[in-house]
Amino acid sequence: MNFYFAPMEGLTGYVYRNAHKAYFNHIDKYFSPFIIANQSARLKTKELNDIIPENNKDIVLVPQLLTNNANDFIHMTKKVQTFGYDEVNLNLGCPSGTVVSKGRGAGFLSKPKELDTFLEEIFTHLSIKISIKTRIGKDSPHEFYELIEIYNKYPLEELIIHPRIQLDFYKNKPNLAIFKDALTLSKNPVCYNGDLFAAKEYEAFCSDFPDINTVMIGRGLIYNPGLAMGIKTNTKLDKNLLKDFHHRLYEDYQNILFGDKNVLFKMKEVWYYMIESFTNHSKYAKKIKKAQRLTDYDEVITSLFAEQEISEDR
Ligand SMILES: Cc1cc2nc3c(=O)[nH]c(=O)nc-3n(C[C@H](O)[C@H](O)[C@H](O)COP(=O)(O)O)c2cc1C
Repeated sequence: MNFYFAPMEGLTGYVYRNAHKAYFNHIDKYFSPFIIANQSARLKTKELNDIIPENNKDIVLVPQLLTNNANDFIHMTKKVQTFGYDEVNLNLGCPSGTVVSKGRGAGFLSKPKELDTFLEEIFTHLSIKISIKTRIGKDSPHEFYELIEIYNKYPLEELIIHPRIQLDFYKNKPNLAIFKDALTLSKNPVCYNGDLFAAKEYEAFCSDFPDINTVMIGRGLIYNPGLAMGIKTNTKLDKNLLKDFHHRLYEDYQNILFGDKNVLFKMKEVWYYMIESFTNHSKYAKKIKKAQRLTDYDEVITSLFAEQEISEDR
């Protein structure tokens, strides 16, 4: 099985990816959080830092672009190619209101004709590998049957399917019935993404879809950064390894961010998920959330690692 680390805005930037790669490895491809492709093909400092090769040494990274404008996609892709990348990913899944209202991300799915023209344009003008990360529709899962016919017209590097509609955001369950049809209908290689939170869910998914050879995992890897490693090596998450990973991440954020507040903001986002990997975690979760200074934070993290264990299901 190939394991891809899903792009997660605010969480899986280069600092996180480097720490993850150093301690857990076993990820075949990381995807960058989306970059908005604009007319000038100019990257914001944050976006540039996220994808420049010196910040992604030894990491297989696919930059992800968000736009519904073919020229902007083409210009930004050419810019990204100058850094040596040979694949870009198109975001057709972002459900956020501000993105969807501009007809981007999952919003683009409700304009199949425009989407087709967009793909025609980009495949005509670019020679790089292009993969797509898509939801199955904007308002209804049945939109997928028209979408797959469009995707089938183009030689995608991969079609990554998160089988929810935009309206679901991250609620409800992934629609595995539509995903099953997608596997039969797609002429392009398919990667599955959605709700693989622990080895148990992964195993159930594999027994339902034995032919799948690539999965993308997002939240499951933030809950347990060792999820892919654990599945591949049949091991449980090791508390000391998690501690080392945490300390590296924390230190790296302190080195690049200014002030306690910014560092804490980043660490709290990670802990929102990662705390679930510990036994009796509620009181620690509350203290982490409340921490205003690094000293408060250090205190709760020290006691968490000293007093609690990794939960049974990790
Ligand atoms: C906080 C957050 C940020 C996300 N950012 C992105 C993004 O930048 N690009 C993208 O394609 N998907 C993004 N996603 C969606 C994830 O990549 C993934 O498709 C989704 O979480 C479902 O997979 P999972 O169940 O394994 O987490 C984001 C999801 C979350 C929760």
